[in-house]
Amino acid sequence: MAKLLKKPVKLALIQLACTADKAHNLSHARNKVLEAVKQHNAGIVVLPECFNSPYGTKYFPKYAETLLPSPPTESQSPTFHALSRLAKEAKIYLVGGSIPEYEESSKKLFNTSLTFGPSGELLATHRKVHLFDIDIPGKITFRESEVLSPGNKITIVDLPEYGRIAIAICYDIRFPELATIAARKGAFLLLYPGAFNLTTGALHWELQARAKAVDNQVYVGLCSPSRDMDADYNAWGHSMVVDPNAEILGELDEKEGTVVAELKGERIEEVRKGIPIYTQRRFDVYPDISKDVKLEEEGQPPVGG
Ligand SMILES: NC(=O)CC(=O)C(=O)O
Repeated sequence: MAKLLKKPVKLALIQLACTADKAHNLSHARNKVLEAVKQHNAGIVVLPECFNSPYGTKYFPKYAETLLPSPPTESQSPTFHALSRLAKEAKIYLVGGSIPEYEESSKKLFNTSLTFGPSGELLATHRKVHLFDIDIPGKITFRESEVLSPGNKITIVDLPEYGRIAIAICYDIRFPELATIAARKGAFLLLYPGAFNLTTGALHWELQARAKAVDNQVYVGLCSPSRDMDADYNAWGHSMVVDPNAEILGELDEKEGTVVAELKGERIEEVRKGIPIYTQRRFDVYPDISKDVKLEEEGQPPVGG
């Protein structure tokens, strides 16, 4: 039986109070991450979507940093360097939420997540693939596409000590294909820095987290900024960790805080053994999906199979 998660790991999601002061956000994030590592011995730590700026289309150009060519200089991206130093100092895998990115060559803006390893090395970059364009009359209208461009890849990262994780951003969670492909490629954990709001959060935040977990029988972590009712955009909060059986291992309310949960490979195996959808898939009935994500191409035998 293949081990998706090589050894237990503590996952910490930092539900940060994000302000309009970027320097403060960076030092505050550092304090909270170091606290989570010291108090809980967390090995993987996640920050929220747009953790270094307010969330809103009018803020993205102002707060954007240049990440390419990589590595950027300190003045091009203070956040890149702050996250890299922090991952190294704490000796952790750090999923740096997301930040507004400006790409000079294309003159485009992206909503981008950077992941660093314990030596401070950049492991992955994910640009939000599905932009948050919604219009619910009388409730909320938001159009990221007014200023942002979408990314164009699924982001799967190998953490040598633990195994494979996948990273996507907020609205990406509504597109199950990303999660399914990542899980079929052997991810044990799907991470979504995200900022749902008071309308969609109440309806869909927990539902999405638990749906992604139960459909794919993997751990799921959703990490939000804390709620600020004085901000233009009121984040839902409720950062949570869900286990492969869709059970909530830990959840915050709307205030700043940290949720920590221990992830264990045996739990994935137990759940997949009990309800073996992993070996019961009917790719003969849905060939369009199977052709892109055959496990054999990845050298990953199905767990429990
Ligand atoms: N903010 C987002 O990207 C997504 C969101 O709030 C939602 O899907 O709801």
